[in-house]
Amino acid sequence: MSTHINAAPGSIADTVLLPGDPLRAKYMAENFMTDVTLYNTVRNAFGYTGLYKGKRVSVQATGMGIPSISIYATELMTEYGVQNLIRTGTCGGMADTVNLRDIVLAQSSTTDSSIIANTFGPGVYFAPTGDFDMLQRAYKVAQDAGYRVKVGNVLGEDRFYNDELDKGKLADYGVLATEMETPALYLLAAKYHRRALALMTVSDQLMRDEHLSADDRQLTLNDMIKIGFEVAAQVAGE
Ligand SMILES: O=P(O)(O)O[C@H]1O[C@H](CO)[C@@H](O)[C@H]1O
Ligand SMILES: O=c1cc[nH]c(=O)[nH]1
Repeated sequence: MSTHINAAPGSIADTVLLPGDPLRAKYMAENFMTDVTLYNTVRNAFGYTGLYKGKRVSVQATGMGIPSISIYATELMTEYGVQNLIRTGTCGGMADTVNLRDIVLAQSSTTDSSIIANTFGPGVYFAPTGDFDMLQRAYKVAQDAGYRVKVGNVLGEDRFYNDELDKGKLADYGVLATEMETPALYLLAAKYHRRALALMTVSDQLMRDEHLSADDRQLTLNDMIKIGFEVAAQVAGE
């Protein structure tokens, strides 16, 4: 048991999918896995372990933002021995080429969070980077399934409502989309020598003020969730 996860030792798989929303965790467990057990209810940050195509996989809700995912990612790695962490999130498209319902694979993450400076000190700008092996597996699954997928840099920002950042300039520099957790996930995976990848469905196009409806968000997340489970099943137990 850790501070925020009340799971018995051994009840979390070595590969964990990480949605921000606890109800997405429930949805993923109930619709994609068999033989499911609920291992965590602390703060309603639901965590489940089950089977996907015969492979043991877990799903853990992380909440929103860098502080929240940092808690869950750290406890999963340090207290439960988790090796592979795959975020299954939503994001807001920034680049012109990114459209609603596209799937974005975060190769790297730019951030306005102090988490990098707090780790390495002034003058060092660590570049949080996704695991290449899981990235190329995810890309192949998406291509084979015919999903619209984009790979590149995402902004992991500290505020959802943020009119302080020049998002146009970031988009001009190739930043595809914005979300709120990936820099911490990649930084902490690097710290503990584990593998991490963030996959996200574009639920908003910020530059065009386009937004998916609540129903659309649920339905279109399925493709991204499927990629997450397929990669998880490939790397589980490796
Ligand atoms: O859909 P999730 O995984 O929560 O991700 C995105 O949605 C939340 C904001 O609405 C932030 O957590 C952001 O990163
Ligand atoms: O962080 C997020 C997530 C979805 N959409 C956004 O605009 N931002």
